[in-house]
Amino acid sequence: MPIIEASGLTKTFRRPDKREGLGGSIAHLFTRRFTDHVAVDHVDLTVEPGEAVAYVGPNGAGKSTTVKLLTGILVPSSGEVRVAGVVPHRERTANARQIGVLFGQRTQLWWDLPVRESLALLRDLYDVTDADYRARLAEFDHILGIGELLPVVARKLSLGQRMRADLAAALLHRPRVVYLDEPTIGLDIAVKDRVRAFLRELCADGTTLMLTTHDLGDIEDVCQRIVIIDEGRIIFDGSIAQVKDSFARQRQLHVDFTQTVPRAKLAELLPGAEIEGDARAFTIGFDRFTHTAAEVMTALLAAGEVADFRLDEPAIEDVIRRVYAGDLDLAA
Ligand SMILES: Nc1ncnc2c1ncn2[C@@H]1O[C@H](COP(=O)(O)OP(=O)(O)OP(=O)(O)O)[C@@H](O)[C@H]1O
Repeated sequence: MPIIEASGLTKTFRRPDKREGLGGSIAHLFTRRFTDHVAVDHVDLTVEPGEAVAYVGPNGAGKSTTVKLLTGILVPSSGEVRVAGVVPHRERTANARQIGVLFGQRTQLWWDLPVRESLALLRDLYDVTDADYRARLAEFDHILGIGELLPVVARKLSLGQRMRADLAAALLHRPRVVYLDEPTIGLDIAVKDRVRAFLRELCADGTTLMLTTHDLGDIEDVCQRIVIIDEGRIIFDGSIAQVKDSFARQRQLHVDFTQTVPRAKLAELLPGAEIEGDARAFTIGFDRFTHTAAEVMTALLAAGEVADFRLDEPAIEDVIRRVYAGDLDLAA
């Protein structure tokens, strides 16, 4: 049974139309005009327990608004939403017990308190038993190394330290669904890796994750599924492999021969392929719908003795960038 269910979820914001300058402001007082802006437009989304979903899209696409609707911060203009059996904006307390939220740019730690005190307050707020609290602190220390951060006042933490402490704060009550907004922003590579490994473990234990991120490493490392939103509408919902398959037809094969091979010979064997390089080293760009990698390899073996080769998979980053830029036809 899905843990997140949204159907026809829509949020419209009413924005004042103000003309420029003082005159415009005064005129607005007398004749108020507004334009409705649909930030989230009939979103249908179901997420199963234990799934890690990347929710991505360009700036202003509607990611944060969707998460605010799912967390109950905003009330939908229309449509239905249910998370772990509750309607988030109606049953706020029940909802808060089931979800954890981490906003990379903001903290939920009390700024002037040592981390330990913030966590103790959250323990009391969520009725976490002492035994569970101790066990979770030990786990967070093991994976996120937060032991050394416990006596430190939140405002004195570095960004990476704060993010680790914030993750502990968001997960202390073992929420079933965790929303993460840019969870690794500003972290160095080593800490990023730790955080991503931790998120993978959470999922393996059945926690559902929804990540809004611009960091494509987070997506590839943590998520199996990617939902792309643009102008409030979901334009793709599928596996990461599917995105690559649907939108990234171009493959590149790098090959080294043991002896010189004429480029013309390769061109003859692989009509339509883009061939760069000369003598022994070549890069062959091909459309995987025109040639399979096996066909390309067979042609290369016919051209000469292959010393080494490497097939480059399209990076999800390039694929999404091209989707945003409108270069890739989503209907294809
Ligand atoms: N409170 C609000 N009042 C009016 N318009 C809003 C409000 N919140 C968001 N919007 C508008 O709704 C649209 C979607 O915004 P949202 O913050 O959901 O985008 P986003 O995908 O999270 O973008 P970003 O990547 O920049 O955070 C934008 O056009 C934004 O200006």
